[in-house]
Amino acid sequence: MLNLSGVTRRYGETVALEDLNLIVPDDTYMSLLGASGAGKTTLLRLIAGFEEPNAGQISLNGERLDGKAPHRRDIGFVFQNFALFPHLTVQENVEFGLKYRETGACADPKELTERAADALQLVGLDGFGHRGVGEISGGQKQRVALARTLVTEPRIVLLDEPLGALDANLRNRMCDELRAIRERLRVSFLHVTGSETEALTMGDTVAVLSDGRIVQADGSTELFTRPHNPAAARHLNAWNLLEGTAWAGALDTSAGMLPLSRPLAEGAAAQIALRFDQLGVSDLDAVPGGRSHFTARYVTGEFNGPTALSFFRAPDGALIQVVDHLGDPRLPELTEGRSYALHYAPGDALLFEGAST
Ligand SMILES: Nc1ncnc2c1ncn2[C@@H]1O[C@H](COP(=O)(O)OP(=O)(O)OP(=O)(O)O)[C@@H](O)[C@H]1O
Repeated sequence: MLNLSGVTRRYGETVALEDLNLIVPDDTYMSLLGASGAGKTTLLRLIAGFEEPNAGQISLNGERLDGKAPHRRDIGFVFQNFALFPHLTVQENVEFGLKYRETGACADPKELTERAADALQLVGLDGFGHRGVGEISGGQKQRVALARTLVTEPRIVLLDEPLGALDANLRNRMCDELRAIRERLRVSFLHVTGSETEALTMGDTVAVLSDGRIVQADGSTELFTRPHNPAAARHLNAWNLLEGTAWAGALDTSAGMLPLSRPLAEGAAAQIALRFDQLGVSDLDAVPGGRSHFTARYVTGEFNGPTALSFFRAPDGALIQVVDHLGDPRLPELTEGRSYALHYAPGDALLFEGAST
C-alpha cells in the first residue's frame, strides 16, 4: 500500500500540492484525474523520488520513501513520451533497466535476454526485440516503455498520461491492454490523466486532484453517480452546478428558487448539482407533475454518435448540459434562442454547502 500523508510541495510562491492525503491500495488500478496544472506530474515525481516534498510523508508498505533515491524505491515510471533510447533495439531498451540497476543488477547475458523476452511477451511484443525503436508504432513504443519498467519488478507503477501520445483508436485498445497486463501482474498502477472518460474507464478507483489536494477517491461508479463535493463534480462532465443562497427553504439561484433537500441556515451559500441525464426539457407551461424546474435558454446541440448534448444558458450565463441517448430519445424538438423548463426529480439533486471557489 502506498500512503501519502500531509504532502505539500511548493515552487516559490506556487503551491503545487497542499496537505495532500492519498492511499493507493495493493493490487489496484487507480486513476488520478486532474485538470492541467492541478499538480498531477508533481505528485508522481514526488512518489518516484525525482523531487522531495516540503512537508508530509510518503511510505510504501509501511516503509518511508521520502529521502530515498529514486532507484532505491522499487517504483516503475512510464513517461508520457515513453523516453526510449533511440539508438538501442527494443530488446536492449528493456534490458537496460535490469543491467544498470544499483541493487540486483543482472549481469548474466542469458538471464538478461530471457527476462527481457518475458517482459516483451507480457506486453504482447513477442518477436519484436530485434527491431529498432524507430521501426515500431506509437502503441508498440508505449508497450516497450511498459516492458522496460515491468522487467525490474516494481512494487508500484506510475504512468504519466500514458495514452496521451496515441491516436484515439489505439488509445481505446491500449486501455484494455493496460488493464489486462496489470491484472496478470497484480501490482498497483497509478495512472495520471486529464481525461474524465479515461480515468473512469481505467480505474477501479479514481482519485480527483484539484488545487493540490485529493478532493475524492472512490470507485468509478460511486464517483460518477455521487461526487462528494463541487470540486469533484466539476471534473465530471455529467454534472451541472447552480449556486445560490438559502432563502425561505429554497436556494435562490440565478435560475430561480430551487427546493432544498435538507434545511440550511438562511443566507447560507450552497450549490445544487444536477446530472445531465437526469434533466428533462419541456415547454415552460408543461412541466411534468412532481418535478422541480428552472428556466434556461437553448443555445445549441452537439451530436456525438450514440448520444447528443443540448446546451442551455442559465440567466447568470452558466452553461447547462442535457444529454439524450439516440436509442431512447426523450427531448422535444428544440429551437435556438427559446427558453425552456429544465426539470428534474427533487431527489436526484445533490446539495453542497458553501460558495464556489
Ligand atoms: N519546476 C517547477 N517550477 C515552478 N513551478 C512549477 C514547477 N513544476 C510545476 N510547477 C507548477 O506547479 C503546478 C502543478 O504543476 P504540474 O506539472 O504538477 O501539473 P499537472 O497537473 O501535471 O499539469 P499538466 O496536466 O498540464 O501537465 C503548476 O502551477 C505548475 O506551474
